[in-house]
Amino acid sequence: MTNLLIDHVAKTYGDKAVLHDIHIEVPEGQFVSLLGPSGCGKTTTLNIVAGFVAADKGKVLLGGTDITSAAPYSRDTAIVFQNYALFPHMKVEDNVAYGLRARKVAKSEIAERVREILRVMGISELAGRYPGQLSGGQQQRVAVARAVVVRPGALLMDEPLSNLDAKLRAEIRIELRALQKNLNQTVLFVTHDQEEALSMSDRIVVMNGGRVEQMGAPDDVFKRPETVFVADFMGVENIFKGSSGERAWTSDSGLALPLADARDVAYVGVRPSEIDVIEPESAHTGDESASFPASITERTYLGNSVRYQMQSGSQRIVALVPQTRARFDVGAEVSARIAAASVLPLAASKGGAVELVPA
Ligand SMILES: Nc1ncnc2c1ncn2[C@@H]1O[C@H](COP(=O)(O)OP(=O)(O)OP(=O)(O)O)[C@@H](O)[C@H]1O
Repeated sequence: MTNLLIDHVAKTYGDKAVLHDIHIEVPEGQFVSLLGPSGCGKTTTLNIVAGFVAADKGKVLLGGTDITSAAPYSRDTAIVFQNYALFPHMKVEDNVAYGLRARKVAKSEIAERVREILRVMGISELAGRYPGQLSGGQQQRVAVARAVVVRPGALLMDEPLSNLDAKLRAEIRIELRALQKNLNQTVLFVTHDQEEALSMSDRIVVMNGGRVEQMGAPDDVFKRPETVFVADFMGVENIFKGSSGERAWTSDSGLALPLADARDVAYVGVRPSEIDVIEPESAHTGDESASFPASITERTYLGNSVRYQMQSGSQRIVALVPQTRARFDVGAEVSARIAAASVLPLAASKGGAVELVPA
């Protein structure tokens, strides 16, 4: 059964269309992320599900019930915001109990459920404190506890981890995902962070300019981006524009690339980590791979790896090489080798403009 259905929703502010025909299904017990850059319409979509914003077109169904026009408080949803939004004058235990009291749950059951969720979130000792006496990470755990304790049909989360430092963010990511699986909680999660979406989600919905660009399992979206926008957003830094010739795909800048699966596409992408930087004399071009003479214009040390920026004729190429194999310096004449299997055929994007690597 589909738990949450965003059914062909559209929204316009003034004369600006911010959502065009958004259609997303969140199956029961799944963690689905809306991923995209600032302004692509993630929060507006979430707010339409929560009932804070009215859709111009389309419907929202939760557990089969049409909630499109229901008041926010009467929807079976709970929301966690980036800024925690706890009630400052209430102790942690009262913050967490709030939704249960509003839903008229019996007093003894409230006490039991609050105690249990505080234990699960590892914050039992904070029950008697006020939000102002807590760290950011502790406040966000309380906000999650407050939302989850009511066992909402859909838990909505809008960039809940963005205010936390990197280490804590990584920690809470793992906790949140474990909790969600444990409770079989349906989640719609908003983020602009691809790593966050990849590490937590069952499915990712990549949005661009108010449209769904691609939807799929994390591995799918990462390994098989379908459009220039998704590829670019997923770290495929080398995007070439060109056309299919008789034997190979050729970029407008003159690079002839073998395509594993011959297709007539306008763009191809290659992840920097898939490009080998080798001595020119070991270069070899065949059906399996192609090598291009290039000179190194920039070398950036990144710890485990080195990022090389190279120029091959008029084409800029970026490669990421494990630190132990990065033996070239700026100015070196090298060969950039690209395997056919790592060349991703890409369609043009559906939504907003995309900046391409200059040819
Ligand atoms: N109340 C409003 N009035 C007018 N325009 C709005 C309103 N709310 C959002 N917008 C516009 O709608 C577009 C989508 O905004 P939205 O907040 O949904 O994007 P987002 O992907 O969540 O980005 P961010 O991560 O920056 O919040 C933006 O261009 C924004 O300026």
